[in-house]
Amino acid sequence: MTVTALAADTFDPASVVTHDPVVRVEAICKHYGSTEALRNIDLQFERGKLTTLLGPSGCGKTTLLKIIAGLVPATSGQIVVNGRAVTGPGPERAFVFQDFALMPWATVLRNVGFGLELKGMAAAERNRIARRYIEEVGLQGFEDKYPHELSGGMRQRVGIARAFAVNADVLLLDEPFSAVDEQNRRKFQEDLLRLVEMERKTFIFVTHSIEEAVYVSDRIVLLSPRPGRVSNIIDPRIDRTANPDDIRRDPGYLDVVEEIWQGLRHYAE
Ligand SMILES: Nc1ncnc2c1ncn2[C@@H]1O[C@H](COP(=O)(O)OP(=O)(O)OP(=O)(O)O)[C@@H](O)[C@H]1O
Repeated sequence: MTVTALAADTFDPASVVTHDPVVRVEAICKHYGSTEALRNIDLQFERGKLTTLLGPSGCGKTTLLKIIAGLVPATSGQIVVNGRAVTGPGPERAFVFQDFALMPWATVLRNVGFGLELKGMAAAERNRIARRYIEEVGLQGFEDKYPHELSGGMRQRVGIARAFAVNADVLLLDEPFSAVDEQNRRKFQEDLLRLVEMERKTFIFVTHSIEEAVYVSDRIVLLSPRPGRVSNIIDPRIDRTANPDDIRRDPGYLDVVEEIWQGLRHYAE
């Protein structure tokens, strides 16, 4: 297994340019009143790859994800998805919220199929698709349960299945595993890698965990403290066919974790 990373603070800005960008972030700036959250962000995201946004608390990770989603307007700059400028939310982008955002009155089946219901898809067809993704995330047998009958980890799986069911090109995941215990988190990370492999979509992921970022990412974008700017881009080239426990023990993996930690430690509170 080889794990390689660019040296900290020496990344080549040209490396943000990819061959087949599905999402282009162009000169994005964001102010909330007098708070400058993001400054001049340029990034590109490819199909079939998972990119993680990592950086100190308050550096604008969630803001950037929401701007890409079209949920928050940028102050300047633009987001281009599949060649079209984003003006709001769209069906080619699905957002997985930190708090799952499930409908408490609806069953797992209805929650997972909700995006398709909004599109006006007939019940038989949307239930067929919803069941497929319920199975994919390991929740078969729970179709008729309600969110309050599920653990936090299971609710998160419902949120992920819902995002996949709408067949969006771009999956935006805002700390999706933060509310689950360590054991479940590792299982999710493995599930996520499997979905990235199978689905060939563009994944943009926010996490606070350096280990998680190195484990799941094709590319890690490090943001500086507020105002968030791109401070480094790291490509941890991990052999995903290796056993997960072996990956986590591999000196190359541990070196990348250490390098990122050294870059971020002086921002830690
Ligand atoms: N709706 C808002 N109104 C005003 N300020 C906001 C709003 N949303 C975010 N901010 C501010 O913008 C900055 C970036 O916030 P954001 O949540 O995007 O950062 P983050 O990197 O995701 O943070 P964390 O790692 O703590 O989740 C912070 O200073 C935050 O207080």
